[in-house]
Amino acid sequence: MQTEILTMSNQVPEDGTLLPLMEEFYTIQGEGYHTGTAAYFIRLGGCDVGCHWCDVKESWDASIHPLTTADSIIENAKKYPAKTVVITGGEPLIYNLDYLTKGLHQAGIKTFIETSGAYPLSGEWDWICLSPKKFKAPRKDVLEAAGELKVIVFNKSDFAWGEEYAQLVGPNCRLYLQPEWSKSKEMTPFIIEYVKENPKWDISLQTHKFLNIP
Ligand SMILES: C[S@@+](CC[C@H](N)C(=O)[O-])C[C@H]1O[C@@H](n2cnc3c(N)ncnc32)[C@H](O)[C@@H]1O
Ligand SMILES: Nc1nc2[nH]cc(C(=O)O)c2c(=O)[nH]1
Ligand code: SF4
Ligand SMILES: [Mg+2]
Repeated sequence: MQTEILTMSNQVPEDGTLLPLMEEFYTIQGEGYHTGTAAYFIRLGGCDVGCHWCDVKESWDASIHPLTTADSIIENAKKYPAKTVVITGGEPLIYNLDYLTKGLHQAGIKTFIETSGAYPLSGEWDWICLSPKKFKAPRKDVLEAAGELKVIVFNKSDFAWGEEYAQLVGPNCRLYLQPEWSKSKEMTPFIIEYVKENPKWDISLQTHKFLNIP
């Protein structure tokens, strides 16, 4: 089959019409500004940022995820009542997302992205969630376009590290501190105190993990 041949040779065309799709699921946004809101999630495979605590390492190898037409992703997204998609990964900005996001907009669907910002910004976005990483720094174009900055707190030095990025985003960008899941018990009390002392920051929890939903 065409899809299998393309996957094995790992030929992702640059026009964004075919993308390595790991999974798609309809759920509730668990994190950040849109927490609690229904959305259709599109998870693209492929990431070389290498966060040691990444909660979706199965996404890293793009070649194991079938190349899928952007048209079929759009058709699937249209089936759900919430007219919002969250494109995540893996690192979705590895790919040219112009074709996919234009098509979603033509279908009346809002486009949100979860990104590390380590690759050039492509696509038309209604909301950009930037979660910067030490392992591969975010780019200026993504920092300037971000609607929310979501800093993952793995240890106490991440507060000062996050403040550096808070200086680099736009003036209206919302600021979130989210505990790294495995360190959550230890770090959440520090986040609570930090937010009380520095109320320009909000806390973000991975609420889908408490709700046992995808
Ligand atoms: C799996 S990543 C995919 C999108 C993109 N590569 C990124 O890192 O933003 C989705 C979100 O989950 C966050 N995340 C990943 N692993 C996590 C963990 N163990 N604890 C808390 N947040 C995590 C990331 O920082 C990001 O905001
Ligand atoms: N419910 C839910 N909310 C999320 N927000 C960001 C997620 C992601 O993995 O990008 C995610 C996810 O995997 N599930
Ligand atoms: S950038 Fe995102 S997908 Fe890639 S390793 Fe880090 S958390 Fe995981
Ligand atoms: Mg997740």
